[in-house]
Amino acid sequence: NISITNRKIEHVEICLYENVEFGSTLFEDVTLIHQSLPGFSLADVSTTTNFLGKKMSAPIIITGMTGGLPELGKINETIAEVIEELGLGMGVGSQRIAIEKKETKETFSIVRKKAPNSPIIANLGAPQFVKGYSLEQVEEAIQMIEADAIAIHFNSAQEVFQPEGEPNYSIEILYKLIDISKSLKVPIIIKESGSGLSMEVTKMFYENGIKYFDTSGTGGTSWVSVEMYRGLRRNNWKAESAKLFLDWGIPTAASIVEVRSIAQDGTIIGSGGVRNGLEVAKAIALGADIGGFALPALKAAVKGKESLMNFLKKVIFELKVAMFLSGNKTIGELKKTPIVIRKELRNWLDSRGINLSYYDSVRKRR
Ligand SMILES: CC(C)CCOP(=O)(O)OP(=O)(O)O
Ligand SMILES: [Mg+2]
Repeated sequence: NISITNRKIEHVEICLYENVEFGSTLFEDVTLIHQSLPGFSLADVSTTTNFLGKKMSAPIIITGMTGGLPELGKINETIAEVIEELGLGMGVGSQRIAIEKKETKETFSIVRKKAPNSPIIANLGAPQFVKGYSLEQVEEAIQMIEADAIAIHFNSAQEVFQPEGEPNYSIEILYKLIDISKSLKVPIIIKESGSGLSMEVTKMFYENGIKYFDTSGTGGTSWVSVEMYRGLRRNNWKAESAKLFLDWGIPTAASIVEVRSIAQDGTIIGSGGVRNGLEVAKAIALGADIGGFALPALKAAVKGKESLMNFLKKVIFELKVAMFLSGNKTIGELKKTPIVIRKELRNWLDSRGINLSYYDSVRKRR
């Protein structure tokens, strides 16, 4: 059988060295409006924002990716040092390995040591909640990194094609998470893994008091493709069928609108194929509160602290340029700024019965 340790290493190795990006975010169908006379200077643009009760210099986080072995802990450490210095936030990868193998805890706890002041998000998978996980494991994961929230990742498409996967997503998961959320001091974030969150799933949680979402939509890393590569290495018969599902899911831009149309007072991390500061601006104008990066941050982090620092400084600059050119001095203004929604994204929203003028009022009420 395949060890969890093996899987952790293979995931990072495949994300770094194979082509794992499929589908489109549909951000190309979202346009901010150029305003020739913004009324202020580029230097006046402020990107500060509050998230999980902490102040951030910009609405940007590195979303949860890895942990569980020394070299993976080193990636978490590098990310933590950089986001602490820049005043951003981060999540850690699934902490299931540390629940099962206590000796791996320090590859996660290093994050709070290196980032004492930053918003940090813990991470466990939904499948474990039909396999005995409960409040106890959630609290263990939170305490491990003194987390400000815990992301519960939903990765059904990935588990289907994962050679050792657990595609068991019974409704019991919903009831358990609602129950657990009532005992926690920090919020649960419902997080997808490359297939996007829908209106239907958002509603299940939002109407039961869980109001934090991380879209992780289609257009970035396809975890079906990651598990396809793992399956091909093992001549696993499922790998062939994975090719049909490489771009399965809800494009990130569509998922941001779907989630916001339901979670009107919720907090939304727009992630899934976000690659630059312009897309962070589009995600926030569209309905998100925070832009989330994973793959490009992983690729930079393995090159060292300097590389990740430079990547994030570039992203913040691009966000400021998009805000300046569209006449938005603050993130609050950016959330209400006029946008044009075109082509495929417009068709998607029409097909889903989301009325654009109604949505515009929802979007601007934030
Ligand atoms: C959440 C996903 C994108 C990456 C981790 O998948 P995984 O099934 O290896 O996670 P677990 O160790 O929690 O099972
Ligand atoms: Mg899993």
